[in-house]
Amino acid sequence: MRRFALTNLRDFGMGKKASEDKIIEECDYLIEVFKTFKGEAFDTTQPINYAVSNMICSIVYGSRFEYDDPEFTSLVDRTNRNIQLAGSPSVQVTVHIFIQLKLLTIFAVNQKHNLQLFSRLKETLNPQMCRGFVDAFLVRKQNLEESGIANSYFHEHNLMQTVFHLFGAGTDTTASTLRWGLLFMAKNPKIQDQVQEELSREIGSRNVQVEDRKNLPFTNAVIHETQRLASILPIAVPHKTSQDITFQGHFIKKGTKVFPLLTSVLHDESEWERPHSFYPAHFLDKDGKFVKREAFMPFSAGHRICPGESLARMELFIFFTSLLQHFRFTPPPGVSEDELDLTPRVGFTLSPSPHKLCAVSCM
Ligand code: HEM
Repeated sequence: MRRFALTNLRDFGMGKKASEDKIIEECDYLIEVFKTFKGEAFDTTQPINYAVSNMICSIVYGSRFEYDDPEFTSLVDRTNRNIQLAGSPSVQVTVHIFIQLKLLTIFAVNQKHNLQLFSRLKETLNPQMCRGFVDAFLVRKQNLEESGIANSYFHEHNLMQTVFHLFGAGTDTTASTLRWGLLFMAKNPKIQDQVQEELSREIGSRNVQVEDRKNLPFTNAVIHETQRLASILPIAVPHKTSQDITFQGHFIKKGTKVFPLLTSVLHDESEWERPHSFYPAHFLDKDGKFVKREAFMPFSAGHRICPGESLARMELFIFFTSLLQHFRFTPPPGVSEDELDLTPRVGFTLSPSPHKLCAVSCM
């Protein structure tokens, strides 16, 4: 399923020009929403979740949705509620029965909704022209059935699970990182100045493209530093050792469950000059050129590294730069930069605590 998902993520544009264009188009919708607040403080969560979810919708279903489409907004809101609930301390520690029931209810409603979407796609399925991941899955399923292969992995349950995983893994992660980025900008106005100076010098008012990244070392460093400091997935997904192994002097038996602690690397005091501060210079050399760092691994590493990395990196770069081209982000009136709270909200991912920001138009 992972291999099939990876191939199709690539086929439906991930990391390619097509998805770049889709992200740029989605930015325009997001910017319009930000403008409607006319510089007044608002919570950025919903519009950012909708914009990022639409990228997964394009890949999975083959089309985006309008932000006022109740079918879409309820799907996104439920998915994000699920991610918050699933990682909440009460579920993790006490297996709180009320939250478990709530999770099951949300899951069932999302499942029903997806079944409706799948059946609409089935009715108009054209094997010669797959619109997205679901089409490709259905065509493969059909082909296997026609050639008499039973018991394959390509059945309805796996389709549903994979779609859930793509939404679950591909929405809240990227959206939370973007919100951290805007919060760090409001908290560090001098760094925001430097990003905006670089953007106006190198790009001006035209749309930012992925190939501009090489000319925007400071902005690129700010995005990397956002991912490093926010460390939104402090504990990556659990794995199991496939053989006996000795790691850093510790013997780990085959079949042991292992939780990689990504934060232990992203905040490692022996790797980073200022591990607990927002310090973009971690990714810059003395001449201001961007430098890669070995200990930067927010997407994990190895065979199970995040398959959405290139899409996520493209989204973070284009959404972040486009928003900063158009808006100056500041704390709400009466709140100082120091008072902006950086305590994360604990869920399956670490997202910023609920807060409001002003997006003051600067273009
Ligand atoms: C800033 C954004 C993102 C971050 C920080 C992130 C990080 C991660 C991490 C740490 C893992 C666990 C890797 C491991 O098991 O060792 C993971 C897995 C995964 N991610 Fe992402 N991810 C992001 C965005 C995305 C996007 C956009 C997609 C979808 C296209 C995606 C799809 C997945 C999937 C399907 C898995 C499970 C892979 C497997 O178990 O083999 N992620 N991600």
